[in-house]
Amino acid sequence: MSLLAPVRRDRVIAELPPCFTKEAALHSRTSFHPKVVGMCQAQRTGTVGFKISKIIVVGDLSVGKTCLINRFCKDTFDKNYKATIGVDFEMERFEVLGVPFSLQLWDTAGQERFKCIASTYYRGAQAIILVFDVNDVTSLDHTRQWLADALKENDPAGVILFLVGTKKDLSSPAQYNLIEKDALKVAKEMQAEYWAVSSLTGENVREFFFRVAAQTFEGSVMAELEKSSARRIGDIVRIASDERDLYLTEKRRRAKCCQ
Ligand SMILES: Nc1nc2c(ncn2[C@@H]2O[C@H](COP(=O)(O)OP(=O)(O)OP(=O)(O)O)[C@@H](O)[C@H]2O)c(=O)[nH]1
Ligand SMILES: [Mg+2]
Repeated sequence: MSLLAPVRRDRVIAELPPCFTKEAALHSRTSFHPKVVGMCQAQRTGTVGFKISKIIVVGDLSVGKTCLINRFCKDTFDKNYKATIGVDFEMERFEVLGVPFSLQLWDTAGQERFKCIASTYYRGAQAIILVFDVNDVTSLDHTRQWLADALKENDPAGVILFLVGTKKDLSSPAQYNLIEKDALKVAKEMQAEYWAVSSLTGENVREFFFRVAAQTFEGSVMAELEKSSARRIGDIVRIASDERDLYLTEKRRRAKCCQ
């Protein structure tokens, strides 16, 4: 029996949410990986339904990390800037392809003086969200350094990356198009999926976090699949080595009786 409240109906993901732009997406599939669907249908997702996936949100001060999380988790927006001191986190529960799935969203401080506290929480992330302000090209340049710092604490091959431009409401279409070109370059270079959002209007916020949840879920199920195939290969090796031992024992036995 689960003591947890049921997942909110608006946190149920039954289809793979679409990417923001095909130019910088993690992959070109329009639906969940068939292996992932198969594992979910067969209820073979192992520990995925019990685990909490850690997502870290990093980027320069005042780019809008806290507002982005608050818009999604609490549907609120605060126009006054209150710097995050160290870190903060929010939990979000989803149901993906019928499997419960939880995200822990770690909101870190962008201010230099709090950076060393925040960086102690980077370890063990399944996804890294790199945030910049679409009206501030320097904050986009700085995402490279934020990524380098976050990867010092994580296995680069094991994390999913998202590059997110915020405050889209403050830029004109012409200004936005200019920075988008640069952002797409950075996203491709990092192998990150690119998104542009506004926490003030809510534009693309829900779509973005649904994509984060879905991609992280896929990653977790695929990792579970790899683990179970590794176990099967391990069993074959163990059986083979047991057989070899048996053979050796038999040979030794025969050698003994012929002495
Ligand atoms: N117009 C507009 N303003 C935004 C948006 N997102 C954030 N802001 C404003 O930008 C300021 C900084 O937002 P925060 O979310 O606190 O920034 P942060 O990245 O968490 O900053 P640190 O905690 O210091 O790292 C606040 O005044 C917000 O109201 C947005 O999408 N549109
Ligand atoms: Mg903050």
